[in-house]
Amino acid sequence: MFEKSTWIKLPRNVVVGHGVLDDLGDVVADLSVAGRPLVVTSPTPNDLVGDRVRAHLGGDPATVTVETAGFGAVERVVDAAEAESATYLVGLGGGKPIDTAKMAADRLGLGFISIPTAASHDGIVSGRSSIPEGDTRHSVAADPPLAVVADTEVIAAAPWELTTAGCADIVSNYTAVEDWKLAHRLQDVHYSEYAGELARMTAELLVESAGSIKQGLEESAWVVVKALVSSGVAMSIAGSSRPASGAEHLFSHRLDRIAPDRALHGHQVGVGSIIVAYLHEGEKGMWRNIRDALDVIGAPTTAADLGFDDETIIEALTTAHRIRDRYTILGNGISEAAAREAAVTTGVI
Ligand SMILES: NC(=O)c1ccc[n+]([C@@H]2O[C@H](COP(=O)([O-])OP(=O)(O)OC[C@H]3O[C@@H](n4cnc5c(N)ncnc54)[C@H](O)[C@@H]3O)[C@@H](O)[C@H]2O)c1
Ligand SMILES: O=P(O)(O)OC[C@@H](O)CO
Ligand SMILES: [Zn+2]
Repeated sequence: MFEKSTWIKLPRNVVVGHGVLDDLGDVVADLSVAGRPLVVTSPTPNDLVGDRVRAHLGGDPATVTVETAGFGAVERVVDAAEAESATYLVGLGGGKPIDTAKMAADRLGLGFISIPTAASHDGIVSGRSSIPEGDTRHSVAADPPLAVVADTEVIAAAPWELTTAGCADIVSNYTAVEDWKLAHRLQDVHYSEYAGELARMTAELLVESAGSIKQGLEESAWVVVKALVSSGVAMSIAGSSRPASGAEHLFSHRLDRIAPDRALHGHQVGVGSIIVAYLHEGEKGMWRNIRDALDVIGAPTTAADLGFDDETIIEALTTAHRIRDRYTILGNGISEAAAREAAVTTGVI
């Protein structure tokens, strides 16, 4: 008898476009979330649109500002939500406040609305929170947002590097899916063809349109947000971040431990993806296409672009496998010589 079952949790409303922040009241009404919201944000997004968001939400929302992601920040939000008798949460900003709000909402059993102010990462839609703790990083299952409100006017006005980071986070799906397939073949890890193909196709479409993704064009913000949504949906179908997170993410998480906040998440995974594609397929593989697409978009392709010295890149590559129990091309660790050869050949160092 067939007894498999799965829950694919997705947002109810994804509202993308010019000025849609002003539709927030309608979105809240459509969701039937009543009562008092708590806004979870970080300083810059709060300065930019915090008042506008609070005005549209109504109900005199309280605000918590988080500067670093982590279980401590989640606890602070949980405490504030209880103290303020909040009935739903709103994550406003980049990946850190959105991840924190998502996980706190899950802990509290409350709904959550995602309002990205930058197209910098694919967690805006996903049902995962990526939370660092000590030397490891947890990819925690959480309910996805009830709604996503992505105002392309706000997102297009954000620093261009945030958009290029989002592009690189999507491009990295290439190597994430290769790692997932490898883990399926070698470790019998469950692989979802739908989630894998959706993630890979999203990366492919972005690489194909790399030349038309340009600073100052709101259309570009639109293209990138749609791709981030698609990538987040792939994670929801998979029930894990596997379609969008492989060895290139382990490498980035390791860099975060070595030098927190030196470079953007998306930029680090993009450079990681160049090296990981080389490790998978060698000289003739996809790594040049990945590097060229990142280059055309204006995302970093070298250690120097990221602000890291060569030895830090080697250290991150040789220790990245310890970040979490996720089988990738890095296996139980690659040698320093192999790491150096891949980083040098791809021009990363
Ligand atoms: N849950 C997931 O599936 C998932 C996916 C990808 C990334 N992430 C996580 O998200 C985080 C990375 O996201 P991030 O790079 O957005 O980090 P972030 O939240 O720190 O934002 C980066 C910077 O952009 C600024 N910013 C945001 N919007 C702006 C705007 N409109 N104008 C000017 N500045 C603006 C922020 O103030 C911050 O300084 C990491 O912690 C990563 O692990 C999670
Ligand atoms: O599970 P992690 O590795 O944090 O990945 C989530 C996200 O960054 C994928 O783009
Ligand atoms: Zn990512």
